[in-house]
Amino acid sequence: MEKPEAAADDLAGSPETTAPETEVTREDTAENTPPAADENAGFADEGAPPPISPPVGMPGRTEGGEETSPDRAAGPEDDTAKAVTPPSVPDQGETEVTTEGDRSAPREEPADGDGLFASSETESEDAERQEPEATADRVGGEAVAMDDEAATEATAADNRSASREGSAGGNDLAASTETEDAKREEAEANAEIAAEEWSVLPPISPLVGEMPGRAEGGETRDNLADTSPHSLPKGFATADKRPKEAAPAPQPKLSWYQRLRRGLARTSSQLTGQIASLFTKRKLDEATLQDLEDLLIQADLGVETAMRITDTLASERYGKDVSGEDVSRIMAGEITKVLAPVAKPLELDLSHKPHVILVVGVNGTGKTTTIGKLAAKLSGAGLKVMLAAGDTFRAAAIEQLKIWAERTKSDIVSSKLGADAAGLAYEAFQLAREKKSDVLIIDTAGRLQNKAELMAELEKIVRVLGKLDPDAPHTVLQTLDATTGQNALQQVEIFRNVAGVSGLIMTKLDGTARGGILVAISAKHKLPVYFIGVGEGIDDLEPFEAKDFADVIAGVAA
Ligand SMILES: Nc1nc2c(ncn2[C@@H]2O[C@H](COP(=O)(O)OP(=O)(O)OP(=O)(O)O)[C@@H](O)[C@H]2O)c(=O)[nH]1
Repeated sequence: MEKPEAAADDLAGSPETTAPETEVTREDTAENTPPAADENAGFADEGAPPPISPPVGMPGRTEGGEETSPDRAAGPEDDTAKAVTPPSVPDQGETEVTTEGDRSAPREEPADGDGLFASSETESEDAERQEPEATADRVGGEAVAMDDEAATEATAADNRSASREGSAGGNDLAASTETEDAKREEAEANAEIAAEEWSVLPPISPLVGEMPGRAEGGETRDNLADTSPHSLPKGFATADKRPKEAAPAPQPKLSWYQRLRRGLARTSSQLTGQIASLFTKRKLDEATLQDLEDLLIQADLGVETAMRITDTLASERYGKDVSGEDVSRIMAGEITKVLAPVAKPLELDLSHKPHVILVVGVNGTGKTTTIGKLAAKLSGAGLKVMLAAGDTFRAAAIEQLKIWAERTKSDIVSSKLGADAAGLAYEAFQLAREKKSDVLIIDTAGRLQNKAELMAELEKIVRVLGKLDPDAPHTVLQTLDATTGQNALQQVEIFRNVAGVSGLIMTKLDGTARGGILVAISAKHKLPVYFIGVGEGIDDLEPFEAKDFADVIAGVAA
């Protein structure tokens, strides 16, 4: 394992450093013609350090492997074994750049990604279309298997009966007739079972939206029959009066606030439910205040905010009747006060070309997904975005980022599994400059904050980027998984110290009752919270709004 101190420049002089063959794959525009090997060498000639070799065997990874992620625990080698290498992934230790075409070219021009998506859609559609056949085969197969079994049994019975009966003459005929009857009965029973199984198979669900050619309401067996041309003889008419299944009404697109409410429903209902039961016709006294404080601390809001809320409540209502609504209102106000100073937009200094965003965090906290969502926003606003697949330890992570790049029409830089992440980040930065990208977003492998070696590697990525621009990375974003609760506080502490985290994005606020942790983190670390994630979809990332968030978790109606 390389020493963390061995930055790109250090490696340049290292005799062990083997420059990986760098292959650049781009779209077929004149400007994007893949540079020859010589051109890549030209990078080095222009003062850039040579490409960084992958760390030998990456033993540190496996030794210091993550505890929480089975993927990471399996190590890169296992991943390689599992991963299906797509055609775009280079065979050797190369860095691969896939661009979605130069901005001078019309952005609507179908990029590779479109083709890929079209082909994957077709595949899934085919797969789905094959489903009923496959099922029918299965059912048929079972029926056949059962028939065979029945036949075998009957034959065995015949044999047994023959050997038992010996030359029992007339009995032979009776026995054979009985066996025939048994066979027939069993075959009939099996056919019935098969028919029943077929009749209870669920209807094939249509794929929504992305499946052109598929009827919106789905193809049931009934309406399939309706659509097939009937060629009745003259004098006949079709008289199918069965009511046609109405196509489901298209789901109205929820506003951000509605999605926020839906996402935070668990946090909110747990908190407000407990508060309501605590304040049923009760005068505010010391004991009630203590109960409330405990309740708020258990809801992950943090001691500081819990005390702010109870103090304000006491000053307004001590000795008086208090309702759950009173508490919610005060709670929303106090939480807003804590969150308002950290609810900031993510500032991009586009004079940098590119503004470099490094995304860090513990495994599975949503780094890659969040990068995809951010790229969608930036690219959608007309910015030229490049993504760098710096999570070089998981084939799936590289593939995941490639898919996001295709979806968001962003350029992507990736390299061989197990390659040095700092080297990749460095090269990506150079390429983003060359291509005049507005924003470069670098993904990193997830790591637990208590794994010193992995954290040192992160430090190295930051240091290496700083060699190209002392201000880079210009933003270090940490993703936090809301479901982890209190551990997130420590995660911020350590990542902040090691990688200079400049702002946070909290993910997975949907489906957890622990959304209150964002309040505790904001109170303690006072780091900007740029966005929050409330779902896996491309649109499920929104700017963090203090009041909206506070109102929703406190259960105050908008
Ligand atoms: N429900 C929900 N799921 C999310 C959200 N953000 C990410 N996820 C899911 O969380 C899982 C992990 O997300 P990734 O983006 O792969 O996380 P990562 O941090 O890149 O993971 P590593 O590469 O293993 O460190 C995926 O299944 C995502 O779809 C969110 O806001 N809500």
